[in-house]
Amino acid sequence: MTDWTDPDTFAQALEQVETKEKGNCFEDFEEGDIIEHDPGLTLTQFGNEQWMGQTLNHDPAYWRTDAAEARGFEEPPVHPDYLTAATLGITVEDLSEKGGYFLGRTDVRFPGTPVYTGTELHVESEVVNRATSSSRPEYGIVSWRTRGKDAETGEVLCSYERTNMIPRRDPVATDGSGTAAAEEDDEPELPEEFITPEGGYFEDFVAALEEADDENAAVAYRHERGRTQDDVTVASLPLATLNTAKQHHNVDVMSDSPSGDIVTYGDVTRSTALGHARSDEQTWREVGFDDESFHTFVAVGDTVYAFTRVLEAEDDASSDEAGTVTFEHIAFNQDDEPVYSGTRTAEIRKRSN
Ligand SMILES: CC(C)(COP(=O)(O)OP(=O)(O)OC[C@H]1O[C@@H](n2cnc3c(N)ncnc32)[C@H](O)[C@@H]1OP(=O)(O)O)[C@@H](O)C(=O)NCCC(=O)NCCSC(=O)C[C@H](O)C(=O)O
Repeated sequence: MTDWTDPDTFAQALEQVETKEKGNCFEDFEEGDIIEHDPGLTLTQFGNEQWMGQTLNHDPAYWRTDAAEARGFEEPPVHPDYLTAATLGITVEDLSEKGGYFLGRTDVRFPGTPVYTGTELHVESEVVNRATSSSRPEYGIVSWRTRGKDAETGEVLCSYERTNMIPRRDPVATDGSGTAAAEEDDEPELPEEFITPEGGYFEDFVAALEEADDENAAVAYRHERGRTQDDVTVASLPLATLNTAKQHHNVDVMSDSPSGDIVTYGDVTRSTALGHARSDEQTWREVGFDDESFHTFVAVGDTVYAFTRVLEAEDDASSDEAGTVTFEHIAFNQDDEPVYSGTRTAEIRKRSN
């Protein structure tokens, strides 16, 4: 009788059988398709705290009841970064498990927040755009509008539009115009002076912007903290959001990819950088995120740092205790290479209250 576990026999069998594939290719997506994602996730206190702890999001309002109540929450809520990452994680099996790159995301909003632990998440996506990549014939570029809903009430808790490169089944001929355009580099134009706000309250950002307005200056500074990526941040955190992208947990497959190794989930990279930035401000509420881009890979051993530019401040918020500030945050690695950038609008506490 044939011993199927004999290494030579098994190698032959493996060569001849079909692989039951996971995920979808570019050709499988049509504009207007609605995809109901089967996986679901209960937003637990453990999941929330594991995410926040590992990404250095240590704002007490998300950890302690008295601090939560002082900020108008009933109890420590689910952190918006964990909610965003969990909403995306659930979609990966259908949208991006095949591989490819998470390029960016915009219009990240939280219409149903605050969200409390114990909420069950049900997620759906709509294909809003599919395009040929002019630089990479083996990929297409797909954008989806995704909505993470309270499974019980149907209320939308988190919504955004995300764009990925998705492998094609059949590569196409391209004109390479994307590559040519990328080579046209503008001369960098930096201001003469960089101003750092004195503190982390709304008034500090207003004062710094006013000072910058009088001069050829920008309100821009770096944050001291860094977080070196390890097995927990690279493999465990995405799996805890049901993110099945092989980029984060299959070293065997990834050894043969451009990064040569598993890479950090984009949401871990950005949340870590945002955690560094938030540790230097008095956050009241997160409002939204736009124009997020992932510029290069982050892998085990890389360290994620953060840089902030303050764009505007407006004395208008959901509470008299805060004003609204728009930031550009740039995450960068130990070689000072930008790995993520995006704008963030957040309500920031006023000092006078
Ligand atoms: C992906 C890269 C390797 C590409 O780099 P580069 O070769 O320099 O090309 P371009 O920057 O010109 O971009 C290539 C094409 O993609 C389009 N693009 C780029 N960004 C966006 C965006 N935000 N929205 C829409 N389209 C975008 C460009 O226009 C180009 O188009 P074309 O010319 O027609 O081809 C490099 O950027 C890279 O390595 N990025 C890092 C990717 C990454 O690490 N992402 C996070 C980790 S992976 C992940 O989290 C997966 C996740 O779990 C999931 O499942 O989504």
